Amino acid sequence: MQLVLEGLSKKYPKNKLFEDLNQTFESNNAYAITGENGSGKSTLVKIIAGVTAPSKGQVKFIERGKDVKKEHIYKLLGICAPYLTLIEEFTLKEHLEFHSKFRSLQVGKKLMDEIENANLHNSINKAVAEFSSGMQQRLKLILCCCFEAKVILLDEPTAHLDSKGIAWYKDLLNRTIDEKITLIASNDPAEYNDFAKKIINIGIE
Ligand SMILES: Nc1ncnc2c1ncn2[C@@H]1O[C@H](COP(=O)(O)OP(=O)(O)OP(=O)(O)O)[C@@H](O)[C@H]1O
Repeated sequence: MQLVLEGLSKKYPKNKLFEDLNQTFESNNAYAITGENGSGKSTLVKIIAGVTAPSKGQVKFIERGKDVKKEHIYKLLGICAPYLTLIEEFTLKEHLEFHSKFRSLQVGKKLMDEIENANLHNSINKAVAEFSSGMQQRLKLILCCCFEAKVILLDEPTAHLDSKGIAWYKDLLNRTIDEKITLIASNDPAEYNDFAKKIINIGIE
C-alpha cells in the first residue's frame, strides 16, 4: 500500500506551516517526520489521520492501485498521539474490550502478554483516570500497535516513558511495523533511529 501526500500545504491565519509537501510512503517502511517546534509535525499527522483539513493538496491512501475511500481510511490507521485521549472512566480491560469490538487483533499478538510486557498487568481493572501519564502512554501504544492497522502514526511516542518504557516501546515497535507504513513525528532520534529508513524534515528553511 502507499500513502501519498500531494502538494500538501497548511497555513493558519497568522502562521504558515509547511508548503507543497510531496511524499510517497511505502509499506514495510518507517519514516521520521522531524522539524523544529511549531513546524507542523503534529498538524501533518492530524491531516493524514483526517482530523484536520489541509489548506491545499491532498492525502491519498492507495491499496492495490486503487484509492481507498474516505469512509474506509480509519480502518487502516493505528494512532498514538498526545491529543488522542483515552476514556477516563474506562478501565484498561474495558478499553481492550471496546477496541476489540471494531478491530481485530494483529496476527501473532496476545493482548494479555502485551499487557504484561508493558507492566500493566496489575492495573487491568483500574480506571484510566487513576493511571500515571506513563501508564496511559503505554496503553495508548498497545491500542495503536496491537490491533490491525496498515498505517501506524506515532506522534512523540515515548512521551512520559521512563528508560524501561522506552526499551519496551522499541521492542513493541520491532514486533509491529513489518509490512506497515510507519510514521514517527518526533525530534528525538531515540524514538525513530532504530526504525526510520528516511527522515523527512518539514520545517520551512
Ligand atoms: N487550531 C489551530 N489554530 C491556529 N494555529 C494552530 C492550530 N493548531 C496548531 N497551530 C499552530 O501551528 C503550529 C504547528 O503546530 P504543531 O503542533 O503541528 O507543531 P509541531 O511541529 O508538532 O510542534 P512541537 O515540536 O512543538 O510538538 C504552531 O505554531 C501552532 O501554534
